[in-house]
Parts: sequence; C-alpha cells; structure tokens
Amino acid sequence: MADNSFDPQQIISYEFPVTTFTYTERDVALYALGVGACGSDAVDEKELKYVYHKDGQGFIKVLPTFAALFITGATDTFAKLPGLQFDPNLLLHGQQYIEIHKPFPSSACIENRMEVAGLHDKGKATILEVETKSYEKKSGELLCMNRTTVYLRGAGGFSKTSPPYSYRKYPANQVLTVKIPNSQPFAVQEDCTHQSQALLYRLSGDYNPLHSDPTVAGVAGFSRPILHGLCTLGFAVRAIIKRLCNGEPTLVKSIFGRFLLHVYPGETLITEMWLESSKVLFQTKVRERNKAVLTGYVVLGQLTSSL
Ligand SMILES: CCC/C=C/C(=O)SCCNC(=O)CCNC(=O)[C@H](O)C(C)(C)COP(=O)([O-])OP(=O)([O-])OC[C@H]1O[C@@H](n2cnc3c(N)ncnc32)[C@H](O)[C@@H]1OP(=O)([O-])[O-]
Repeated sequence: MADNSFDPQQIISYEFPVTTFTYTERDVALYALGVGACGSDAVDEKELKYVYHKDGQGFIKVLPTFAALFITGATDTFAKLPGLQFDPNLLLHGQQYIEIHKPFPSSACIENRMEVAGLHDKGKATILEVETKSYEKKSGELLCMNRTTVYLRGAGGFSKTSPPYSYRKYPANQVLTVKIPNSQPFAVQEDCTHQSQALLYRLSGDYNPLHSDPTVAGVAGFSRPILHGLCTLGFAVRAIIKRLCNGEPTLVKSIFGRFLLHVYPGETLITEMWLESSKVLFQTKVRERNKAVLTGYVVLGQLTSSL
C-alpha cells in the first residue's frame, strides 16, 4: 500500500533528463537471437538477414521490436521517480505500445525523450505508463515511440479522491484490450524457447535479476526466473513478420501487447494470428500450461501479395 509520500502530481509533472543509447550490428544480431530468430533453422531465409548478410553486417535487417531496447535501463529510472513509492521486486511489465516512424539503421546513436503518459490507482497496484520518443542523433529524425506500462503490485491505494486517481495523456484507442475472434486463426506459429532464453535475452541490456536469479524470482512470487515480457513480445512479432509479412520487418508500423501471464524459459509459445484489414490481432499461448500469456495487435503498412 502506498504511503503519504506518494505524490501523483509530482510524478506526472516530472521532467526526465535526455538519455542516449548507442547500438551496433552486434547488438542487433544478439537481440534477434534472443527473440528466437533462426532458433529452429539456422539458414531460415526469412530470418537469417537479422543476424548475417553476405555483403557485411552493415546490411543486416533490424526487427521492429528492437525499438524496445532503446529504453533499456528505464526500470532504474522509474525507481528514482520523485513522488513514486514501490517495491522494485514486485514490478511486472504490463503492456508495451511501439510506433515505428522510420526503419532502424543497423547501427546508430539514439537520443531518448521521456515523459509520464499515464498513472492509475488500481487499489492493489499502481499502473505507471512512460512514453519515450527516440531520435537518431545524427539526423535528428524520430525513429520510434515506446509506451511502457508497468504494473506495480502492492503500490496502489494512494488516491485521496473517489473514483480512484487515473491520468492518461494519449488516445484510449491505442491500447484497447484486444478481443480475440472466435474464428480459427488465419495463421499459427509455434516456437520453443530454450531453458537459457532469458539468460541470452538479458545480454541485450535488461539485467533485472527477476529473469536470472532464483532467489529474486522467489521473492517476486515465481517458482523460478521468468522470461522478459519484451522477449515474449519479440517472439510473437517475429512470428507475425515471418507468417504474414513474407519476412519483411519494415511492414510493421505499430505494435501493442498486453502481458497476461508470466512465461518460464523452456516453454513453447504458440502465436495465433487473425487478419482484420491491415491489423493483425494476435494471442500467444504457452503449450505446457495451455494458458494465454500475451495478447495484442500489429498494424501493417501494406500487405504482401502472397496473402
Ligand atoms: C519494464 C521493464 C521490466 C520488465 C519486467 C518483465 O519483463 S516482467 C515479465 C512480463 N510480465 C508479466 O509476466 C506480467 C504478466 N501479467 C500478470 O501477471 C497479470 O496480468 C498482472 C499481475 C499484471 C495483473 O493481474 P491482476 O490479476 O492483478 O489484475 P486484474 O485482472 O485484477 O486487473 C486489475 C486492473 O489492472 C488492469 N490490468 C490487468 N492486467 C494488466 C496488464 N497486463 N497491463 C496493464 N493493466 C492491466 C486491469 O484492466 C484492471 O483495471 P480495471 O479494468 O479494473 O480498470
């Protein structure tokens, strides 16, 4: 339960310092491997381009979910937000919204501008939403926007008003809870994650011990370390690009995902996809527990003629 020092006004008006993030082709390839590219076929013609190009690494393609790496270290920033009180051990990633404005170069220096985009008192939890616009430093061009929603268990109940405090500064239709159709999915992709998946994915920069340390995972309420939510999202979007975009990552314009349940490394992800004009609705399930773990949508710029 939040104490008296919890100050919503101070949180939403906080001015974040500008941060930078530099990446190389090596980071791009390591990330792709972390979200399962070429995991079942090392010469997969739709995926090898994320890790290798015959003319040199400068030509490799970047997955759109790589955008989420630009905000690496954001959790540390949340923990220092003036006016916000929560136990970092109980933080879970709730949702991610990504808008792609330009295809990502294979290496770049990024400048991030962040602001609080939402804050909601849910009683048993607080939901914090932080929006980050990422610009390529050299050209000054906007590459993407990430909106990260974190679910802070045990940190709710700070409202002094009824109904409980809720602040949102973006259009509600960007994060509508996705209603999965009753019909058969248009396409389905199954991917096995490895026991070491979170240990590999963390090398892309999210070193939160929840994903590697059994003791920390236990304190957070899990029987062993769990997979990063953004790793699961990366698997799902890669599957959509492979199945519905003929392997072309630049068709993806925006992505929304809500994390419904944790995933344990080693579990099998089944991503089901439905086409609604240029929008792909998707749901990812874990085969071993027969549970949905992620739901969301991907907006495509144009559909391939092979559909
Ligand atoms: C960021 C870097 C750190 C990364 C960490 C990770 O990767 S961790 C690994 C990856 N992440 C994971 O593994 C997390 C997986 N997800 C979970 O474990 C659970 O969904 C939960 C614990 C987040 C919430 O469960 P619950 O039973 O406590 O929730 P409830 O059903 O009682 O609803 C209460 C209110 O909250 C709302 N709301 C609910 N869910 C979400 C959401 N996801 N998102 C946003 N909002 C959500 C819901 O609409 C409702 O509001 P309303 O309608 O009353 O106004």
